[in-house]
Amino acid sequence: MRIAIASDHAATDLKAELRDWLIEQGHEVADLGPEPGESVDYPDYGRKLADVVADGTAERGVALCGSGIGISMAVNRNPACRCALVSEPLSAALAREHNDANCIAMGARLTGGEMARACLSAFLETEFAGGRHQRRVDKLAQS
Ligand SMILES: O=C(CO)[C@H](O)[C@H](O)[C@H](O)COP(=O)(O)O
Repeated sequence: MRIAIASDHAATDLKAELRDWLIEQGHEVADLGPEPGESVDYPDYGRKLADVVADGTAERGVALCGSGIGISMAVNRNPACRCALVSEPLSAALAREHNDANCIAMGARLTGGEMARACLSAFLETEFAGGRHQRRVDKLAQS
């Protein structure tokens, strides 16, 4: 799968860990930055991530910041993105099954690497259920 990943300065270590792990799993990964060391603003990187998901360059987006809150808000400013902030795998699976989420957000200061990988696995492996959920997702696009 084509996956883009972006963070702010609070999550560059987790970003590198998840990027390398995704590549090991056979995914094509675009790391949109930032490099470690610079203090950056999550809206800038959330926008970059949203842009490549919205134009189809990436099929899925992974958004990381200290809490995951700010960057998830930034990604969700783009109407083509449905970004779910999660901290455990059931929510990650439900975000796909019920919400057809195309982006996942996590907080590097709150969620460790092992849990983040479990969330990401659930997010990537779960299919959208469609049916009644499709109607609701369609309404999100209209609001
Ligand atoms: O956006 C956030 C909170 O909603 C993220 O956690 C940021 O990473 C955090 O605000 C960055 O804080 P810092 O004190 O500038 O490192």
